[in-house]
Amino acid sequence: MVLCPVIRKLLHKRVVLASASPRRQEILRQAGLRFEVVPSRFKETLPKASFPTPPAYAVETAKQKALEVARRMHQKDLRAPDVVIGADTIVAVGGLILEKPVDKQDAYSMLSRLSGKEHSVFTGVAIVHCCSRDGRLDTDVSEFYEETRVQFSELSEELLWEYIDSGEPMDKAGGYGIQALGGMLVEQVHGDFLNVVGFPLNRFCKKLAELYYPSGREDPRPAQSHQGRGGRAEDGGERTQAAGPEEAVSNRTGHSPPPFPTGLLELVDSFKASKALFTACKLKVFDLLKDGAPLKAVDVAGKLGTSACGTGRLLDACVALGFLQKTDRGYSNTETANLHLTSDGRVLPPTGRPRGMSVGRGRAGHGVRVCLSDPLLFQASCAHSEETRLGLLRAMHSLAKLTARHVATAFDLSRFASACDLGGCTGALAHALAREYPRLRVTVFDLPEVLQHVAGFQPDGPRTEQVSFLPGDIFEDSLPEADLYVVSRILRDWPDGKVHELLSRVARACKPGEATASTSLLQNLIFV
Ligand SMILES: Cc1cn([C@H]2C[C@H](O)[C@@H](COP(=O)(O)OP(=O)(O)OP(=O)(O)O)O2)c(=O)[nH]c1=O
Repeated sequence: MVLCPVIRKLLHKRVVLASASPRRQEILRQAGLRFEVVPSRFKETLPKASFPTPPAYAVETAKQKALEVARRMHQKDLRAPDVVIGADTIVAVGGLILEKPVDKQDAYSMLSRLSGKEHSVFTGVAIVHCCSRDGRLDTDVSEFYEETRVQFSELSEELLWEYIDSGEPMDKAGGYGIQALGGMLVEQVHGDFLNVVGFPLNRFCKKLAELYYPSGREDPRPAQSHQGRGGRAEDGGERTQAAGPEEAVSNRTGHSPPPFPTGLLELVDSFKASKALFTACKLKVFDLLKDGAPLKAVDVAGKLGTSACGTGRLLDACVALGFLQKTDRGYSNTETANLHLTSDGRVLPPTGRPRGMSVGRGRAGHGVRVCLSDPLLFQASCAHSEETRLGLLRAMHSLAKLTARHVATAFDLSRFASACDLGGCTGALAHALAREYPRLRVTVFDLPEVLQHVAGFQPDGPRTEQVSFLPGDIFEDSLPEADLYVVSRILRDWPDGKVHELLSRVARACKPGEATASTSLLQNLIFV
């Protein structure tokens, strides 16, 4: 989900985060940004005394980190990314700049300096827009910093050493991590908490809005001039632009550019992202990396029998999508991948491409009729092996389990004594309803060929006698009696005539005062 609309402006660009900081990666990933991680090799040794203020030092370091990555990538591929983001977090106390401690003694002297006092945490951020033309790199740097003031408690010697011995201070500016054990040392925070953790997300979004929506216009074209931008002309053919990322293009041609097809590009990108995800699932990448030590691309390729180069690209795409994480030791699953993308919990159908787009509507002619929970998917799978069909049911079950509680609690259904989940498949929603409404009896009504697999699917929580399964066809058999009919996810794939027929059957089965609840994954509607 992307709450900050301006983040969308970066979705069709190749964005690189020039930082090894797991905190920065997490913050930006949570914000919905898609990016590759290329840690900067810039040595953080700028002469501090030559900067007028501590934040000026942080901003310059952030800029140099990002530029180093832009240049390296440009030299390697002769194609720089579109945007490189660099950041640097420092702690400043009494005019002194504290970075990461070099050893325990250094951590001790930093923390004792902070004890009982207020200090400032500055994060400098540089957003570098790049453009490679004729083998030359053009860069356009936007930069800013954010300050957060942090008040420490008085820290006893014993507490200090205990904290240092935890190992937490060593990779953090000022020798503490406010987001973990270090939070216990902190009395008050004035300002953006995420800025202390390493990335001022709020200011970053505002800066992007400044760049991409000048004067508050909801227009992707950037402003004619930007505050805090610029940069030096670089040697080796690098040129920094005074113009904005896309404005640079319009200035070159002398014409105003046509409206940017953001929506179209987002669709194209989403397709690529889905392809990468489905391919990784099909190759069982997430199974391979589940709970094990991280693996390098070449080792993953060896185990999967795939090419090292292609595998590396696929794994990097999965990193950018937030399903894998990459460190010096190799690739490993993120929590999302462990939970939802391995074979046992997978929320995707077991095919190499999204199903349900290229198959026709109506009933299958293979002796197996439609699956009421997702007719097109199950229908398409009928032509395939038992294993494929089970894989589909597994995917539908996992998805239904994810959403079941939300669906069950979206309406107050406490006045009903009985419900019938038409096309209720493995009963995931039925069990959630039973859990939320202890006096509700739920009948799952679905095709026999679906229900024969139910025993193999464990609901969230214990099975309950409140839930029963009844085989039948919603178009031909009489519907079981119930106060409430749930037609979750079965209406959307039918032609209008079929939907009408189905709803008429349900309406005829309803007694006065009954209700039909219809839900889909994304929206909940209730027809009474
Ligand atoms: C003060 C503070 C800092 N930090 C972290 C944020 C940064 O990761 C780190 C400061 O070091 P930085 O040099 O800013 O960043 P880094 O070395 O982790 O990553 P890179 O240089 O590759 O971008 O300290 C916390 O996680 N919590 C805190 O409370």
